[in-house]
Order: sequence, then structure tokens, then C-alpha cells
Amino acid sequence: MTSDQLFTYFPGLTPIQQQQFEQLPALYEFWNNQINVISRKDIDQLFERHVLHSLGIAKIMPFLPGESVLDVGTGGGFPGIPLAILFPDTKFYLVDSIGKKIKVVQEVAKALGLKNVRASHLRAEQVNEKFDFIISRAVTRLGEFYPWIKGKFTRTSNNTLPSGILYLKGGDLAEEIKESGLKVQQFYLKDYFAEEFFETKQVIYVKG
Ligand SMILES: C[S@@+](CC[C@H](N)C(=O)[O-])C[C@H]1O[C@@H](n2cnc3c(N)ncnc32)[C@H](O)[C@@H]1O
Repeated sequence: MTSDQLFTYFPGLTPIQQQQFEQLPALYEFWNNQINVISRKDIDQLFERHVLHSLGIAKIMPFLPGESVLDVGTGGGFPGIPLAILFPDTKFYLVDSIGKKIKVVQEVAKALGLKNVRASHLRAEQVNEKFDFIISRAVTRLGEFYPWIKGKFTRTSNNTLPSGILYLKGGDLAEEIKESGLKVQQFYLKDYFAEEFFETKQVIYVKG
């Protein structure tokens, strides 16, 4: 996928936003050589598998100016960094339990000139703030995740859904959802993106 193909899914990006997205491949190639944050086979498919996948959350939840979002287990900055480019007036806090990954996030955010990103080397359980939304991808099963972030929601969001979790997941989730005991809403990314990669990809919403 090229940047132009990516942009067709998000018309109306400013030249600055387009330039920030276009900087991502070179930045991640550089940082991935120092500190591995993306698997080698995926780095060639950065726009589809990491950037567009992260932006799937935006199709479900258009974050509002002033809203706050926590990205738990962000790794090299997914889904937080692409969403922070797309929503420059929303505040993103990216945390990960591995310090060197947070170093990559900080360097990438700095190189992009993102003023709406903070990143800390912390476990989710240690975060002591409240957020409008909590986002995540590929960290753990919902049943384990939920207790980490329970009670960390503002409950003031005026958005299309109340404050809650937006978790990127793939595959058959029936067992995982049942085991978690949580009431979830499932949104299918194939309704928004044509690429085969999104065939089973979902955004799982859980009210906070
Ligand atoms: C498979 S990686 C996914 C990274 C990124 N979200 C992505 O999709 O590319 C899982 C990440 O979760 C982090 N992690 C696991 N448990 C965590 C916790 N309790 N708090 C914060 N980060 C955690 C790990 O350090 C790791 O970087």
C-alpha cells in the first residue's frame, strides 16, 4: 500500500498530516534497525498492517478536540502514533512496560513534531489518570486487560459512544469474549477497508 492509497480512506488530510504519514516508513526503518518494534516481514507493509490498521479505530470513533486517549502496550507506537497524526487536537498518552520501545515512540513523535503525544515507560496498572478512551492492539486477552484499566475513565465524553475501550482484534473472538464476561460491541473493519488483511479484523468496544 502506498501513502496515496492510504489517503483515499481519509480524505481531507492537511499537507502537514500527509507529510507526517509519509515520514513513517523511513522513521520506522531507521528505529527498527536499532530496536526491534515491528517484525521484519511487516515493515514492508507498514501502511497497511500498522498505519491503516491503527486508523481503523478512527472509523469507529472520531476523537474530539480536547479528548484524552491512553494507548496501553503501544510497543513502537501502534495504534497511538497514526491516530495522533489524524487527531492533532486530541491528547494521546502512550505507555509500554518495555522502556526501549518507549524510546522509539518518543523519537518518532519528536521527529514528526507531534505536540499531542506523551509516552511513558509504565505498566498499564501503574497509570494513575483518567481518560475518555483507552485503545490497544495485540497486548493480551480482554479478560486480563479489563482489570488493568478499570476505573480509568472520565465518563464525560460527548462522543458517539460513552468513554470506554477500543481494542483492535482479529480472528474468531467468541471464546475470548465469553471468557471475559464483558458486554462488548464488535465493529468489522472489512466494512471500511477493502484489503484482505482486514477480512477478520475488528474493533472491540467495551463501555468504561
Ligand atoms: C505484541 S506487542 C504490541 C505492540 C503494539 N500495540 C502493536 O500493536 O504493534 C505487546 C506490547 O504490550 C506491552 N505490554 C504487555 N503488558 C503490558 C502492561 N501490563 N502494561 C503496559 N504494556 C504492556 C509489551 O511490552 C509489548 O510491547
